[in-house]
Amino acid sequence: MIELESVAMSYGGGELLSDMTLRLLPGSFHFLTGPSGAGKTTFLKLCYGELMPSAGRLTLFGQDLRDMSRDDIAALRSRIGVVHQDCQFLDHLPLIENVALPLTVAGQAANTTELRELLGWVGLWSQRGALPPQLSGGERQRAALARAVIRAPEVILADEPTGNIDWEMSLRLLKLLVELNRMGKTIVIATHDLNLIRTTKAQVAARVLRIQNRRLHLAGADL
Ligand SMILES: Nc1ncnc2c1ncn2[C@@H]1O[C@H](COP(=O)(O)OP(=O)(O)OP(=O)(O)O)[C@@H](O)[C@H]1O
Repeated sequence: MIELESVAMSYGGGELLSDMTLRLLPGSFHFLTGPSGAGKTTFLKLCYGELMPSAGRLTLFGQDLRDMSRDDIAALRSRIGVVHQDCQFLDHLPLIENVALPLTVAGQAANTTELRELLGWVGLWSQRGALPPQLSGGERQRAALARAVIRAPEVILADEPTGNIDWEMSLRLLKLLVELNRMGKTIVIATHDLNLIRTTKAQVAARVLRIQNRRLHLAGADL
């Protein structure tokens, strides 16, 4: 699905990430860890075509990123759902419209039954009319997850989805991600939270990627 061959990334200075080789297989579950500033967000941005590698080959669903047009990359947005670190909602729109936004932007109509099911799944149907600033951190994260999956992507990339929420809410969010994985979705979660990783590993065959000293390491196995 997502394949990196000797990929490097630089923002203009020296290389932030070097020589990364990895295949993210369908249905896999990975955590991405590493010190603050190591490049986790940058790695995720590469994986959804937001950034172009400065060296190496990055293949998304069998297509080399270098050969993809803007339209091809836009089409990726339906196959890769992203939960951003800061959620990025439009504060003047109610939650339900924020969640449906990826469909609206793509010119597709939201199916009311599906929206109801989706918001029910994340436990936010009763808050569908609330504006984002009225939501708690955990509610915002669940809304962000609902928005990321509304176009039924095959891959979900989540950047510190439990960063600002308490343990109980983190577990609730994690349960949703585990459910998505059991439905066959490929999941990558950037996190600092080792307890979260330990808890998840008891539930699914999650593997841990670590970025350290510019390199990507797969804990406990060869890349
Ligand atoms: N657009 C950019 N231009 C230049 N430098 C950038 C840009 N985006 C990120 N960086 C730098 O790249 C480095 C890695 O940033 P990144 O956000 O990928 O790290 P991270 O591992 O996700 O960090 P954290 O855990 O703190 O969120 C940082 O030093 C950051 O300042």
